[in-house]
Amino acid sequence: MLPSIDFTTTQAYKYLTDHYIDVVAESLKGLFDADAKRFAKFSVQFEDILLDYSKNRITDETLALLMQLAKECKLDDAIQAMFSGEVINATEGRPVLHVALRNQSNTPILVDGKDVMPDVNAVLDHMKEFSNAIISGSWKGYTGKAITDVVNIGIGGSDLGPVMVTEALKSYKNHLNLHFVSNVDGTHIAETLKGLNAETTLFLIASKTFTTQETMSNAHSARDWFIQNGGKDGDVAKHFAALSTNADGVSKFGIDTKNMFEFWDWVGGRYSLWSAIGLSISLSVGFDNFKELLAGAHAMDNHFKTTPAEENLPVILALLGVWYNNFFEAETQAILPYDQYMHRFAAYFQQGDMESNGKYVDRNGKKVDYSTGPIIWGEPGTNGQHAFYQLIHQGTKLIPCDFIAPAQSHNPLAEHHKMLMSNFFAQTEALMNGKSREEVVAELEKAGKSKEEIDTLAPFKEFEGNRPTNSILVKLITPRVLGSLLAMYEHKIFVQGIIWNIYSFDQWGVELGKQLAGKILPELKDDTTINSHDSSTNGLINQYKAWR
Ligand SMILES: O=P(O)(O)OC[C@H]1O[C@](O)(CO)[C@@H](O)[C@@H]1O
Repeated sequence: MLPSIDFTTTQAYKYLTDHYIDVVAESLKGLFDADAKRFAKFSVQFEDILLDYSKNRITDETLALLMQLAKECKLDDAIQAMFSGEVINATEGRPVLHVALRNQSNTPILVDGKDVMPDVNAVLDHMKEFSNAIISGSWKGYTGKAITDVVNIGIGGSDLGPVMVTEALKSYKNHLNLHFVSNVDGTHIAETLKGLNAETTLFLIASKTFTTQETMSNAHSARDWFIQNGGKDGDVAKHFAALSTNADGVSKFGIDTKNMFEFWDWVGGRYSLWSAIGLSISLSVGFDNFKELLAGAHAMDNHFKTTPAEENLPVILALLGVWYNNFFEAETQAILPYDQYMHRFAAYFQQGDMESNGKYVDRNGKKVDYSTGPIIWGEPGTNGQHAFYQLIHQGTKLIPCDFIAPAQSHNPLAEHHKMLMSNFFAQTEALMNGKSREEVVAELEKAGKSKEEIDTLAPFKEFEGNRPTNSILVKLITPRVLGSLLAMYEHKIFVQGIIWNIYSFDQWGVELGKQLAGKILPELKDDTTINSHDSSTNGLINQYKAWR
């Protein structure tokens, strides 16, 4: 059982409410001027990851009060409850054990009294054997040719994680061509299949439930294409594998359960890249690199479980997020990786964070009267700079930003990486310091502008600064570092869910739309005029029918 505490009733929350008034009056620039040790004080290193959170609108007291808040919300008990396999996903009646999937130290983790580690390790062995066979070419397609192309068919957690990781680790990639099909829009699969050869293509049907409409439609279309392109029903086993918890569904679809890579209901979809859902990752970069990814996550799990809150990366990030979300009333959180390979990182955590903490009902079933999960968004730097940074610098909204960058590049071309990094450093400095009226005036004077021109232009060129950022500097994006980064954000989300007293591991909010689509689909079968909905929905459906 998770503790259930309304964090707005804690002592720490009351103190923070008063303390906020003082902090809001401070400037980050002033806080840095007043304390030469601010960076040393507000930064922490874990292996090859340095988190600098000194450019946040906090003081020693803020941090102490946020730590007190975590304590009053019984965060330690909650962490213990998750790692020990308690049923903390109460609305679905399940434990939450993605940490078991990367438990490289193999300590027993019990679900209903049974150690899950032997099953976890058996699936990892199966993934290793299968990956090696496909990569080496010893696994042959129906005409005796080796596999050249792998198509992962899945959506949400059965797509976003594998896409993001295979992109982030592209420099570790082997000769296999990876493709990902998620959207039920036929364009996605049609465009993907163009140019593929059925003799050398392997489909991975990735679905925890094996019932998801998008995935099942795409899987059926893939099988039809396979048969139309020369494959026979008996050849399906050589070209289709399933990654799922639903053995019945898999065999009904016609996939041999020997080619099924199992996982379990205690793995949430958006936390499943560590499970069999990660098979496309293992195929793309090899099993050893996949294992390194797991090892990095496991190292972060241990850090999270055993490190005092003051030094604990996920806890620090989470509490800073609460500070902005609930006291500064920030609505969003930007994730800005200065690494082209990580271009799907923010998209991945859109699901990770927003599906987890986008909830307005607390763990007592009551509607909350405070703000919960933020809107997560972001794009890689420097592209974002030329798109939306204007609003971050001079807009009316406070947008806390995580800047992430590797010190070393996998592609050290000429001066590219230095240029990229100069932007990474410059942005957080600019957001913090801003540019005062005096600086603007001096600059315009130097450029020979008249007094009148200066008076007109100066307000537009001023930056008030004081905009908070975290800098996450890593040595190099390796599988291990990436694994640790991902686990760091996962645990951040967990901590915030505990503070906000919500259930972070269910996703009932996605059901209603699915249900209604299921009701509407039969109404689209013929041209009968529809009048069973509101006038807008009826009008749209009927116009669609007129135009199709
Ligand atoms: O793996 P499945 O069962 O196909 O589900 C896909 C996705 O659908 C969701 O249930 C939401 O619609 C996600 O949580 C999940 O990642």
